[in-house]
Amino acid sequence: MLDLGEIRDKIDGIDRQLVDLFEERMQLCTDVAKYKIETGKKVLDTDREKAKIEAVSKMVKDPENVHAIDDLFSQIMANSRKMQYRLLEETTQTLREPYEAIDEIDKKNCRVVYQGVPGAYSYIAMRRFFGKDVNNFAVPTWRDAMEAVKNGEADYAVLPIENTTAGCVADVYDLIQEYDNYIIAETFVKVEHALLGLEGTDIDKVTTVYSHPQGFMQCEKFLSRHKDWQQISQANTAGSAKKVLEENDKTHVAIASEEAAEVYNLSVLAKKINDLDNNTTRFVIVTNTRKFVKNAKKMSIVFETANEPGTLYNLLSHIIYNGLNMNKIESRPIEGRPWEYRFFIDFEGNIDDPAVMNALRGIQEEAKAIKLLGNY
Ligand SMILES: C=C(O[C@@H]1C=C(C(=O)O)C=C[C@H]1O)C(=O)O
Repeated sequence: MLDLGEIRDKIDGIDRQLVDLFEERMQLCTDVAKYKIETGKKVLDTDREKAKIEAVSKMVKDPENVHAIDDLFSQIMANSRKMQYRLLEETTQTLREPYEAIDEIDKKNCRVVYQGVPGAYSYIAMRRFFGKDVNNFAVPTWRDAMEAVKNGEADYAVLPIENTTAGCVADVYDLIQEYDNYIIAETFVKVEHALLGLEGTDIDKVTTVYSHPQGFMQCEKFLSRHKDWQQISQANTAGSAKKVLEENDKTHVAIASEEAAEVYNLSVLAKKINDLDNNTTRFVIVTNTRKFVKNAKKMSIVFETANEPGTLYNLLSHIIYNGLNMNKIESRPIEGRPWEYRFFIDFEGNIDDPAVMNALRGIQEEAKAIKLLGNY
């Protein structure tokens, strides 16, 4: 029988040689990097890499090994590029565009825009983040909010970006990509619906309930105990509270936030009537300049890739290689280019961290297009 220890000794000897040769190769690649720094030549040379893969594939004796050798050399060259990007970033050839580092957002002296009406969840997010006395105004659409920030009518906009049960707010993702506005902060609001009515409403005498369709869906269990109530959909939950106030009819109630009761002078007839206890919406705060808080911990970027095998894998490898923790990926179709996608990525890190700089550099060099959406 073969001796496992003996075989492993032989493997160890080969690995020693592989490591020595790898290091020798990397040393030569640093010389290539120096040449590129001097001449301004791009790090990635796809023609050279293709030729290299073809050449090493031909050197393989056992056809069974061709695929593994291709894969191995792709990885070796990817690592060589990552090392070169680091060297380039360390020299004066950084690709980072300037930005303003601020200690914190001046929440007192600013004007904030949100989409919707007072009492809606964006309004709640805004007041919780900026304080109840914040100077603010509402607009009908998310695009209007982006425009207001772009034009400087507002310093900040508050926009819902994702919900723990419903997923991403696709339109907001697309707008953030389209506009040159930047994410400067995020805030979370737990969706907690209440049953609202005029003061003195007797639940047993209710005939009609107003809410947004999502509001009805999220309170199914509660509503199943009131099957005789007619459910009438409204454009938003806060609007249904307003309707109850205007109709001044004690048989009509609304499903909306407790804040909406405050805004529209209604009584809270039942609290937390939503089925799920952990339904939370994440909001982003955007502004029109590249301004980030100094202790920012999360990066948001968006990039486009060519629709070729392995491109997404290669781009994400820059995040993994630099030891950064990715927390989210979202893909959105690119308008006018059927079946091509943009990828929105969130990962932990600060723009001043060399690991983040190197990851961004790598993606910038190898993606079709990349945009930094914010560091917050
Ligand atoms: C080392 C170089 O840079 C990159 C890495 C390569 C490699 O490791 O062999 C090949 C081509 C380039 O994408 C080079 O241009 O030769």
